[in-house]
Amino acid sequence: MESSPRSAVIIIGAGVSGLSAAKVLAENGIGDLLILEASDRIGGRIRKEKFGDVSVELGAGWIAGVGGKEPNPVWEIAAKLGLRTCFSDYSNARFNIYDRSGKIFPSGIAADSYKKAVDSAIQKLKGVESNSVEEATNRTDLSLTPKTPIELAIDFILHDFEMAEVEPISTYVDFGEREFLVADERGYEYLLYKMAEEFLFTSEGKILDNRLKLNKVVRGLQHSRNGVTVKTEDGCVYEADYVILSASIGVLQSDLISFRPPLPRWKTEAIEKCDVMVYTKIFLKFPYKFWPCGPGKEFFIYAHERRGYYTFWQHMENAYPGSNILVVTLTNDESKRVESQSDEETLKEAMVVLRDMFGPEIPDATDILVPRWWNNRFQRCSYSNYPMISNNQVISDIKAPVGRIFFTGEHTSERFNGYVHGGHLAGIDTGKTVVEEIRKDERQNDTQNQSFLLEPLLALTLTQADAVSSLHKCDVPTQLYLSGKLGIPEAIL
Ligand SMILES: Cc1cc2nc3c(=O)[nH]c(=O)nc-3n(C[C@H](O)[C@H](O)[C@H](O)COP(=O)(O)OP(=O)(O)OC[C@H]3O[C@@H](n4cnc5c(N)ncnc54)[C@H](O)[C@@H]3O)c2cc1C
Repeated sequence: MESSPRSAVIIIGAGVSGLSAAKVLAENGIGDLLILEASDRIGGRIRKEKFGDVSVELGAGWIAGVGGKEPNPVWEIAAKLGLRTCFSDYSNARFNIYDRSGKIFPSGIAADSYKKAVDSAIQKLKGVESNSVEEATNRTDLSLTPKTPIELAIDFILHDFEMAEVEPISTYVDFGEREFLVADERGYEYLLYKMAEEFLFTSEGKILDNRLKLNKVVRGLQHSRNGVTVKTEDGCVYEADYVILSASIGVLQSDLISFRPPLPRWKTEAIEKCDVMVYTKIFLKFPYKFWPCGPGKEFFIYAHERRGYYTFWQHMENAYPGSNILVVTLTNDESKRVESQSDEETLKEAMVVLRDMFGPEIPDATDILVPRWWNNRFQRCSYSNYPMISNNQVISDIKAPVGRIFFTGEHTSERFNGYVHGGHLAGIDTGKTVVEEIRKDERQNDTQNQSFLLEPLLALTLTQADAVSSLHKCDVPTQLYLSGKLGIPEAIL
């Protein structure tokens, strides 16, 4: 059984937030930290995989929030590292809406429908009455009459809102609204390896085992005023003064980690109130490309009566020319449905959809990749999804510490939940808070030591000479006392 010395801080999870917190601690001289990661890698929801001849991003793919007044720190790190990216504007998708017979909506109508649908959907999501949207979205006779373009567009918008993290738009403007797709063989995760290299890896690139332990699934946290005991699935026990827990909101809602004493009610209620979003990118490889390319054609939409049914498509020609890869994104129920079936079934469904759009003669896909974020017990979601007009109290309760356990992760970011930069900033914030706590403890210990030393002094009425000689016996530099730093009353000295 492994037993490690007590750490100042244990960080649970090596995603962007956990690593950002660790970096802050290390930079502030708290070297006595240990990261326990459940999986066999660092990165969490930032993950690349080889597919065909290129690297595809199973999790985060875009650096979002770029081009505004304030620099997005993730964009800055990416630029410094020379991470290859390409501008990607999915709002163009509204001009490329295919119906089931492969007809593309005339762009004028599609654009007009889109605008109306966005306005109405925003009204609806804000809780403002909007009869036309109510009518359109609550229709029950779908099988009888086909949906009109406006109804299909509304479906798309609602799907789009779910996909793009429903976040108050006003908080988004600081960093800007441009989005860049990571198109680098080293993957988005390269950013994390570089961020962690100074404190997690040796100069030969080997993991520092006293700092990071992989395949350590934390199952129990026992906490008291004095510290936290962390138990892992393989029976190991670790002790720390503080814990930073960066597991996703989906994990917090599951029973993977138990707390003793249990988390207070305000905390569990806040955790339950946060919706989780499941978002799945399915990658399909083809022998050649049969879809339109060129400006404004990167994204296209399949308008189907069933909302979210293989709706949102993207080709990867801009990122990797000649890769012949299409990506289709699914959300929530559709994601869960697809995760639970075989990849062969998913491939068949996707091919029917593509043949609706592009005709029967298109070639079969030669390969498929279906990530499973929902069924991954270390994730149980793609990201947090607070309601449009979110209750700040919920977010601050999710973030608030319980005793010596501090919570971090994208879901604790008030301004950028759901994003990589949200996770990064949350980690920095939590790291700084824990550094402050440690400093407070140090000051308190100093004061306690001081009163421990002072007690005998105060009990006896000493002359200055006696006091000094008594201090010498305690092995404390007399200088410190005489300079008054520890607050010995003048009268004694
Ligand atoms: C499909 C998808 C697409 C996305 N697209 C974008 C995008 O384009 N742009 C963008 O900005 N963001 C995007 N995101 C969101 C972004 O990936 C996340 O917001 C961010 O990576 C979350 O980082 P984190 O550190 O909070 O959590 P995570 O990355 O999940 O890190 C938490 C870590 O904790 C570990 N862990 C969990 N439980 C335990 C346990 N019991 N014991 C030990 N370790 C544990 C996990 O294995 C994980 O490594 C996307 C996410 C997904 C899934």
